[in-house]
Amino acid sequence: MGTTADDFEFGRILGEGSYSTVMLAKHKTTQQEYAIKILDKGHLKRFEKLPTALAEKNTLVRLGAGHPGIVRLHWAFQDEWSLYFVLDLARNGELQTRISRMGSLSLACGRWYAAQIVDALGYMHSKGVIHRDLKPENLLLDDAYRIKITDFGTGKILDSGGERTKTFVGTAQYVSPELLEDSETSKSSDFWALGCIIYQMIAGRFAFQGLSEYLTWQKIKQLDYSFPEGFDEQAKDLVQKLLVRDPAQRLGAGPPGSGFDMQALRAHPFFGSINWATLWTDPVPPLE
Ligand SMILES: NC(=O)c1nn(CC2CCNCC2)c2c1CCc1cnc(N=C3C=CCC=C3)nc1-2
Repeated sequence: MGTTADDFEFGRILGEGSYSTVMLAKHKTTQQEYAIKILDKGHLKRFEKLPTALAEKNTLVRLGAGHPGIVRLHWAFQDEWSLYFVLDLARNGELQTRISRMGSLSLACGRWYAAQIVDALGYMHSKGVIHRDLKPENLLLDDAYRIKITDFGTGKILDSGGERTKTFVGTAQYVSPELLEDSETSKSSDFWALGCIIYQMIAGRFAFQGLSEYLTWQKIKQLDYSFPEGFDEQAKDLVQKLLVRDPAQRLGAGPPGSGFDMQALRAHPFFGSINWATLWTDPVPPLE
């Protein structure tokens, strides 16, 4: 008999989505703690979201145990009422919470997290997966405060061409212009979100924020943003190379048809002091 819900003691609720509840859980025999995402089958069927749930599982399976910066799926099982995805627990919650609490992160910390996101994105994209809703709420922090990208419910496995997929609109402040012009997402949509996240970690506020979602979208389409006084020059150069309207021109997008070129991102001077080989084993710089 495979793993079942009875093998776990369930704890507090970590998060709730429209079709899922994520709970803290401890495996009874190993005492290991996990985050278990529980999806109600009735709900999924009624809203025809079963394919989405299975796509998320396939995305997680494809990503496997492959990268320290991506939440790993340990088991998936079901009972009469629900689907269960047993995932890594990221004990220290959302990066968003730390940015809100600190106002903004220190440059060293912002740089470190940006490098971890770039590294994890490189792995994800190498597996033909785009996230499409990257934002600080989905960037969790593990016991050692390392980044863990989560919530692939909006992720997409690109077809064999590895280039384009149909439209999905992410969260207003991080959504890319091509998504708003109803064209197609590509790996480059994640690079746009990366630019917004780097800006936010260092500036302590959104790059694009209107008084309504519609006005935010207008600002994005018009590339209407500016840097606060004292914003690090190298970080500014990197953000300016990511917040580019044409997806193919964004740093990391690589020559057309190549899919992406993470080396171009890694080689940016902003990451000059990063040792990519020890990025996941060295301690994270102090937050303030
Ligand atoms: N949707 C998910 O897949 C998911 N949702 N959560 C909790 C959300 C709370 C709101 N912001 C986004 C994440 C998780 C996961 C994956 C797996 C996962 C692993 N660890 C945690 N840990 C948390 C610890 C403290 C507070 C919130 C989450 N959370 C999750």
